[in-house]
Amino acid sequence: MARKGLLLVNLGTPDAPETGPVRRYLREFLSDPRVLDINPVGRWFLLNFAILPFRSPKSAHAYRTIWMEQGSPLMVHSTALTAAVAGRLAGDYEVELAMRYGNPSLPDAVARLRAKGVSDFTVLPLYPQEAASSSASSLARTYEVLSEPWDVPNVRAVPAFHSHPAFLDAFTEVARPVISEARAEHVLFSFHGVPERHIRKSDPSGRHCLDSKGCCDVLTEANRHCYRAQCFATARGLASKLGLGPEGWSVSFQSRLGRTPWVKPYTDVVLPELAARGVKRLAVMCPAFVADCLETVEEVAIRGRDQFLASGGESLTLVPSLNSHPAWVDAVVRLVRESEAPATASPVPAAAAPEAPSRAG
Ligand SMILES: C=CC1=C(C)c2cc3[nH]c(cc4nc(cc5[nH]c(cc1n2)c(C)c5CCC(=O)O)C(CCC(=O)O)=C4C)c(C)c3C=C
Ligand SMILES: [Fe+2]
Ligand SMILES: [Fe+2]
Repeated sequence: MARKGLLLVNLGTPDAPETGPVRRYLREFLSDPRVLDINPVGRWFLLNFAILPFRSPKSAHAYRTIWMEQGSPLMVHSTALTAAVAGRLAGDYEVELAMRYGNPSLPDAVARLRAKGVSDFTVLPLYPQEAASSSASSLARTYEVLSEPWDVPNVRAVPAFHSHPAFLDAFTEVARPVISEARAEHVLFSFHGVPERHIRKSDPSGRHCLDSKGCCDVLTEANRHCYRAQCFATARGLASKLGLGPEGWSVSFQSRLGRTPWVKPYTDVVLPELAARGVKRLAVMCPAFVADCLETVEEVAIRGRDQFLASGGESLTLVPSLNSHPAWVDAVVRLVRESEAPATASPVPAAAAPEAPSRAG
């Protein structure tokens, strides 16, 4: 029997909160044509003369504000999740964590699985919603690495889980006590943004996404791969499970980079608007991330809170991410199990198969 391997793939994070390691990480990340989708020469100039020299020291400083004793939060939580999932799937799957950029690299993680005899791979991109710059890039690189040898193994990808009940239930379980303790009057679901151009490029019809005001308000066959529509679907699912009324929640998009338009509304525009509307106690959930990271702990819980308080709000509480919460470990195990192909007939022709003992005995 082929040995099974599970690759949990997240985005990646620098090895240390210093300018050099952050610069190396950003160079790899932003050289990806699915992230900065401009012509290669333009990308090289933009990276080397406009982005890396200024962003690397600034981001290194931001990472220092959130760095944990054991490392970057994204790495610490992803490692803990991997250990817990490996424990649950022991004897059935070998489990490895891989990062799309930085360490542990995809080639190293795949090599470790191969060394354990794995020839049947399941890949779980750790992003609830699909975006070219996250899940598609992670899958494309995984397929590339897995198909380097002469023989290509069996590979299965776990689909995006933006509306999966196990994911929504796990986040609800994490969020409910936090929202209640904070006595939050409103919950903001703040998702990582992407450039609008990326949304249009992912729309096979070329005429659906972002063409009309409510185009992402329902998830249909036509827009089922739209990142923004999947984010709204996640927010609706969580709001419903948390019992929030229509005025009790809203959606925004954070972390934009550059001057081109990104998906709206922007978190740093919505935060002062909520304060101006009279919201005093705000809870923020970031359900595009399954682990706390720079974008949740620094961008939302530090900078977002400062902005909300300066605009007249009284408290901003970040709902922690799923990290390695037991309900999330259960959900990951369920996602993997559900992705397993249904049992099929043996590929070995009956005549060539070793003789089976007769049932009648
Ligand atoms: C949730 C999935 C993510 C999508 C989609 C995504 C798109 C995207 N990101 C950038 C630029 C940056 N993102 C950065 C950090 C970062 N991004 C994600 C996830 C998605 N990004 C995560 C989990 C993290 C945190 C990593 C960590 O170490 O904690 C950064 C680096 C930090 C910084 O300097 O701000 C950049 C840059 C673009 C351009 C993009 C889509 C085109
Ligand atoms: Fe990002
Ligand atoms: Fe859309």
